[in-house]
Amino acid sequence: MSPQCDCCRENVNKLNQQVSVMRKELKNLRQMLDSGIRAHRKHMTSIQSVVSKGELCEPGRGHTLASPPTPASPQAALEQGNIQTVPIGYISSCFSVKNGTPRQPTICGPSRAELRIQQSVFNNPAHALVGLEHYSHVWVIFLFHKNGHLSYKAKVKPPRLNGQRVGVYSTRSPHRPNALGLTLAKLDKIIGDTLYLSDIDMIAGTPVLDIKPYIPEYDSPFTRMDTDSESNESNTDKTKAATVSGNDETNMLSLHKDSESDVECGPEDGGPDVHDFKTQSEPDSLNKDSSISGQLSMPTHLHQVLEEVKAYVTQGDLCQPSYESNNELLDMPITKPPESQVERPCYGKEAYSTIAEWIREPPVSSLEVRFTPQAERELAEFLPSTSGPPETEGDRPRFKFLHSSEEAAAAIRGVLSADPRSVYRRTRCRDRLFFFTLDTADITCWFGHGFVEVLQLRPVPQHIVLQ
Ligand SMILES: C[S@@+](CC[C@H](N)C(=O)[O-])C[C@H]1O[C@@H](n2cnc3c(N)ncnc32)[C@H](O)[C@@H]1O
Repeated sequence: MSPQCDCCRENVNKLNQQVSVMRKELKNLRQMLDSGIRAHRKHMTSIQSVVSKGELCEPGRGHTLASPPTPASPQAALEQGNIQTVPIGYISSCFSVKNGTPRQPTICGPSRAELRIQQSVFNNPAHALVGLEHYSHVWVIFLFHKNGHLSYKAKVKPPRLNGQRVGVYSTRSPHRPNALGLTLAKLDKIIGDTLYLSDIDMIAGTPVLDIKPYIPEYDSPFTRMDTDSESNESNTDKTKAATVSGNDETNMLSLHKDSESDVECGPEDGGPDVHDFKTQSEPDSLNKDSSISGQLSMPTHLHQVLEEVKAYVTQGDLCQPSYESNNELLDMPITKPPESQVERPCYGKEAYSTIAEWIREPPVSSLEVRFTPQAERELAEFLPSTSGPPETEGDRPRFKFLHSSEEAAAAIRGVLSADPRSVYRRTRCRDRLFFFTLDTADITCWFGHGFVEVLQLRPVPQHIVLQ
């Protein structure tokens, strides 16, 4: 119904005009809002890609691995290899900073740590550890969270190669695209939701993403029975450099002995998978199931290997000697060599592993470690760790993780003999003093030619708390 008088009509017209102006404004506002939302989405996508490519998240906030923008559903993300990880716990360890932390766990035996599984991951974290007490060692998968702004290169200079470059994937360098570390740690005990570890190379506060039991039958080629004969043949080819001798039981055992001695010299970057038999034979407080320990499976395995060797030797099915070894025995005309003289038959089903030569024989030699009498006295002052406070007894300092001053001395020797200095510092700097912290001790030492001397051990000031 339209208004009758002119004055009302005019008012209605004015109102209609105002309504149409307001409609236009509303439309503009909507457009602005839409473009704002689009810009915000774009911004978020670019942040996600920066996070996944570079900066690491704060501990506890999760970490995005791999770079494509996160797809909508977790399922799709997983299928694209793009997952949101949440640490299952954080390492408490006797190493507070990177400087002076062993480069591999095996070079510093008694280095100790604790890992408490977070309640935020499981309602009852202790349940997740049930059964793990049967294992002597665990793989720890963690983030190098102190890499700073994540930068990586295709080639790196491992400290033990003294400046030579190799591909990042042929090393255990922390500086790699996905900043993931892998350490084989000794599992000393489990109490409730906490794992007590030793032989570690992680600093305090390291976010742990996963742990898995170490199972030599799966993880070590020395105990594994591969069935894929092609891969075994190529393994055998690669083994030319590894001068492993013999196919009888005695020689197989000496193969393991070699691996043990590698542990003694502390391989830096190829370590974890070569020291299983030594550690398994150590007495341990754990209630271990011998049927799964690998120790008892050894004779069975050897027996099978022996049977195979016998079968092949009987068939005369050996490799051409010239491809296999320089060994004189193998340069004999290939008839049927006496069983006891067979060097390295190219039969299937036995697995080998080879490592780069520089791991065993690096261009940098290990250093002799000395303590001044003063440093020895100061070390002896430290009391062993206890399960609770106090950290001092009278005036005497106390270790938080280490069980004795002998253990501390062994750890110091392990760290220093491998020369923890960077190649740059080692070769270019005149300063020969070096400081590092182990557990609750601040350690001062200096490097000479072929040796390093510990000068001083002082308690870490009380206000600096170890995690
Ligand atoms: C060479 S890496 C080897 C780590 C592991 N065993 C591996 O092979 O992946 C060990 C070094 O990483 C450094 N490191 C340890 N924990 C770290 C962390 N949370 N963030 C960054 N660097 C760390 C220490 O300097 C230590 O000497």
